Formats: sequence, structure tokens, C-alpha cells
Amino acid sequence: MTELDSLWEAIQNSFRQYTGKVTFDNFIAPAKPISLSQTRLEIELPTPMHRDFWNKNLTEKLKEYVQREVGRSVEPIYVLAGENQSPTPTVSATPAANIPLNPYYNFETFVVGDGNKIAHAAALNAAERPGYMNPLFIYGGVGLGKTHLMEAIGNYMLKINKNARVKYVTSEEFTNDFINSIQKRTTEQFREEYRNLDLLLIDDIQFLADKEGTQIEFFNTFNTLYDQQKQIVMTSDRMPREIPELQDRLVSRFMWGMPVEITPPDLETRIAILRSKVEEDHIDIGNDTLNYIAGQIDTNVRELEGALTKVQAYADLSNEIITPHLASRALKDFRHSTKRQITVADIQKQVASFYNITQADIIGKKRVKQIVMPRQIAMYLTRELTDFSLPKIGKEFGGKDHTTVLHAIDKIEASLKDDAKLRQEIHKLKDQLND
Ligand SMILES: Nc1ncnc2c1ncn2[C@@H]1O[C@H](COP(=O)(O)OP(=O)(O)OP(=O)(O)O)[C@@H](O)[C@H]1O
Repeated sequence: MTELDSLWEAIQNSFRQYTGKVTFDNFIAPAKPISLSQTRLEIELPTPMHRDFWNKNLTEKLKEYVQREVGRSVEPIYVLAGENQSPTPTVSATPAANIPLNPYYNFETFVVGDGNKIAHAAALNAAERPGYMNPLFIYGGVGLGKTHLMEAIGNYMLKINKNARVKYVTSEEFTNDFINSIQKRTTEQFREEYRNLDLLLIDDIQFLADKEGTQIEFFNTFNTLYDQQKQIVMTSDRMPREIPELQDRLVSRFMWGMPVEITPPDLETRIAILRSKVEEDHIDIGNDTLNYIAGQIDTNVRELEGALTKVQAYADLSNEIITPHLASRALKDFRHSTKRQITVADIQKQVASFYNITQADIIGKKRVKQIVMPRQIAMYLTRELTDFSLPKIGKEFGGKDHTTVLHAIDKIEASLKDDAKLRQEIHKLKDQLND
């Protein structure tokens, strides 16, 4: 039995216990494992609906099971039956580079609307004229299409030239690759691999935040590629200067090109995204139902797609026709269970705008009263609304010590007892964040 076979058997056993029989028989049993690399597990699914269902409902558990079985974090890639024969373009010759791009993440499947049109235009420009606007830095909230656009650039480039050296990694994978190369004394190979690319795509660059050694290595990689006019694309959940503990020279380099923001889609764009999905997957759902779903989920495209899948699965399992009424039943629990997780960046931004200061002020070191109080409120809310430890909160607030965080929380808690205005403000902030 290969490593992949035994891993798959263990995963299936775990899912058997986790899900009901109907879900297992309909969604899990038909899945087939294709390959396992250091960072990705490729799985073949029979229909787009299965892919959606896995994407939205099973991915987190799957990652958890894989981590438990093989002791490392692996990203699942879902391919449809028949697609895996003409795989996703793989890139440079060295093994660690063989991380496939998701073939679905291309410009054709990306719906352009008000919140993403500048990012889309910039991405298309980077694909058509690599190196011209360098680097491209795409930032914005969770599930808004940053990875989709970034990989679309890679897929576009590989379509024009299948020999293009394209590499996609998350900043965590970059860090791991770098650490492994130090351990195995293969830094030369690591450098050769990363510095001889036509396109480097780095996802979630904010996770370089406190990794000093990796930042130095990335700085050198960046410079080499930049000097050769090779395109670099990064995504992040926030602007470069708002990433705590990112060296100034990196912040300034990340600003050289054009940082572009993606904001949540408006109603029309959400409807268009749903329409394009159902057309692609040949699903029969009326516009009234799509309008209803788009009206319910308004901040995150991943959740929007998840809602659509949930409605389809609900109709399938109950053997009913899809109507707005059925959608409302199917989404009843879903709205609560998938409520967007609040991030530290959300809290910092919300508090900053509430008190008319900037997010940089919140994570900075200025000790003026107008800033200190909001900073303490933001720390307090982070403790309340996330499960971050005190040291982790400190890190997210510009590398402060955990005792500073504790002091801030104590201070706000004490003030709340007899300051009605503060109580009201915090109540309002919580409402806005939970909205
Ligand atoms: N404008 C769009 N048109 C079509 N699909 C979209 C659009 N925006 C997002 N999506 C889809 O939404 C899902 C989430 O997108 P993606 O993973 O790119 O988000 P992200 O911003 O990188 O999120 P995260 O911050 O969690 O990494 C994907 O399935 C993607 O295809």
C-alpha cells in the first residue's frame, strides 16, 4: 500500500465518523486521491457540485486529518474527472517548485465588479506585460478573490508559454522551503530555484511578519527578480505598512509597484458571480433564488459560493426543486455557522476608523492620548473576539510585549465599569464587527 493509499484510507475512516451516511456515500466515497506532494494533496471529484461541496464543507476537516496523519500542513487541490490528465501546469525543474496552480483560477472565471475592477485590471496588465508594474501587491479581506487573481496571472502566462518558469507559494511555504534548505545545506539550490523565475506568486505575505531571517532571504530574492524585470505578485490581508514587524526596506519595495485593494462585491456583482457559477456547472437555479442567496451573503465570495453549494446539496438530498423558499430553509443554519471569522486586521481597521486615526497608528508606538486609548480598545476587542493568546496579540500590534497587552485589557475592563460612553462605543464597535 502506498503512502497515499494508507493516508486516504485513514481520511475516509475519519470522515465516516464525522459525517452522516448520506453525505459520506454521496460526497466522500466518490472522491479519488491522485497525488501527494510536500505541500498539496490532489483529489479527483466527479462533478463541479462535488468540488464545491468539498471546497466549502470538507476542506478544513480534510486538512486537519492530513496534518494528523502525515504531520505537515497540506493544501488540497480538487480536480474534476478528466481534468487531472492534462494537469495543471507545473513549473521549474526542481522538486519543490512543482506546486500546481488551480486551473479554475483564471481570468475567464473571474467576475469583474466595482470592488475588484482595479485589481483585475492590474492583474491582467501583470499577465500581459510582466515586469512592467512590479511588484503587484493585491490586498483585501478574506475570500474576496486575491488568490484567484494571482493564480490567474500564472495560468495566463503558462498558456502563452508553457515553459515559463512560474512559481506559486504561500509565504509559509517559502519560509519552510528556506528552513529546509538550511537544514539540508541546500541553500544554493533554494536560491537558484527562487531567483531564476519568470513569475513569483507569493500568497498571504503578511505571514512573513515576524520571520526575520526569511525576510532577509526574501529581500534578496525580490531584488534579484526585480533587477531582471521578472514579475513578482503578492497577496496580503492588509497594506504593506500595516503588516507588523515587516522590515521597512520590504515595506518600501512592496509599494514600488501598485498596491491594489479588493473590497467586498456589491449586490449586482454577487448575483453575477452566482450566475456565472451556475452556468459553468450547468445547474438549474432560477434568478429569483440567486438574487435571494446574493442578498443573504454580502462580505465573502467563498461564503457566497458555499451558500450556493449548500442550497444545491439540500435540494439534492431532499429531492426538491430549488426555490427561494427552499434556499431560505437551507441557509437558515448556514448563516450562523459560517459567519465570517473576525480577524485582528478587521478589529484594527474598524477601531481606527471609528476614532479617526489610521491602522498604522493602532499598531505603532505613538503615545499620544488620542491613539493610546483606541489601541487599548483594539487589544481588548481582539482578546474578546478572537482566540489569540496575549503574546500573539502583542505580535499583531507591532511586536508589543504580552504585559503591555494585559495592561491594556485590564485598563479597558476597569474603565468599562463606570464609563457609560466607553461601554456604548465598545458595544457599537462589536456590533459593527459582528455585522
Ligand atoms: N470576482 C470573482 N469571480 C469569481 N469567483 C470569485 C471572485 N472572487 C472570489 N471568487 C471565488 O471565491 C473563492 C475565494 O477566493 P480566493 O481564495 O481567491 O480568496 P482570497 O481573497 O485569496 O481569500 P483568503 O484571504 O482566504 O486567502 C474562490 O473559489 C474564488 O474562485
